[in-house]
Amino acid sequence: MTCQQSQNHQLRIRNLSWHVAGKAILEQVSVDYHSGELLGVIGPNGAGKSSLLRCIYRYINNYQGSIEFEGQSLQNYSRLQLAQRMSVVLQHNETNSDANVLQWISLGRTPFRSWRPRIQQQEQQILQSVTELMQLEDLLAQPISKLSGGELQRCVIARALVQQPSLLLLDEPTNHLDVGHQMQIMAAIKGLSIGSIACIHDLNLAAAYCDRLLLLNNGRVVAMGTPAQVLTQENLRAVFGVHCRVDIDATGRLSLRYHYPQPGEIETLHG
Ligand SMILES: Nc1ncnc2c1ncn2[C@@H]1O[C@H](COP(=O)(O)OP(=O)(O)OP(=O)(O)O)[C@@H](O)[C@H]1O
Repeated sequence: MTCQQSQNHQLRIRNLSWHVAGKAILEQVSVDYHSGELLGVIGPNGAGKSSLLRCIYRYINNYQGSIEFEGQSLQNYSRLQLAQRMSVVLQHNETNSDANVLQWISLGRTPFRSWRPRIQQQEQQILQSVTELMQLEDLLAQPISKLSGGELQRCVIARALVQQPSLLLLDEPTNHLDVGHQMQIMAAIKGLSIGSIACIHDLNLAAAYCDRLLLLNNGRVVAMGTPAQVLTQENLRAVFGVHCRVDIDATGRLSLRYHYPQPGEIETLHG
């Protein structure tokens, strides 16, 4: 999906601050999120990435500032209305359910459940296309509790997709995935007809798939823009304390080549 250049702001965040026990976890964060784009949220551990997502899916409510979603304040949505528009993939997923993969993924349809046959048929089609997209066809009869970490992660994303949200929020969607599945998942997310906001640690993966990046540090926005605008040597050194070369090929694709410090070099890098 390409970033729509219109002023179609699905999400408008203004001066969002969230403080806990006097500590600023998020401070004056303002973001315009365009409908349909894949926005990567990057930043070091503790930067506030998950907290930002939690405010958007209303797990955190006691923030200052405003969040507008599809033209109205987030606070005006009922839980059910929100569940019908937004779905969330969290960082840590464990399940001890007795359900098999198909049964478990179909739980994503809960906000829309109906026993009318026509709707049930539509559900079957949604489930089939999502399980194909996530390459889960061979696992559908397996107990969900017996899957590997990576297989479970693909199921978690599938369950979020069968919810057919207009906005998908993902906290580290490629956790536990091997390099091939990381690429497959990111390509699948980018290919969706809906927009997504994803916290991502792997900066090369973020550069390869995201339309825009939001770089946070200490709860504040450091930069927001295209991968080339955000992933500069200066930003990477200042925020992550790493040295790297930023290469941009003829097609405009950006890749980072890190200098991996050896014992004794760490202090020099942060100096
Ligand atoms: N409920 C809470 N109470 C107190 N402090 C919190 C709470 N939630 C988050 N924090 C703190 O806020 C900071 C940001 O946490 P957050 O999980 O948003 O960071 P993150 O950028 O997602 O980090 P990571 O990359 O490690 O997942 C951390 O210092 C964390 O300890």
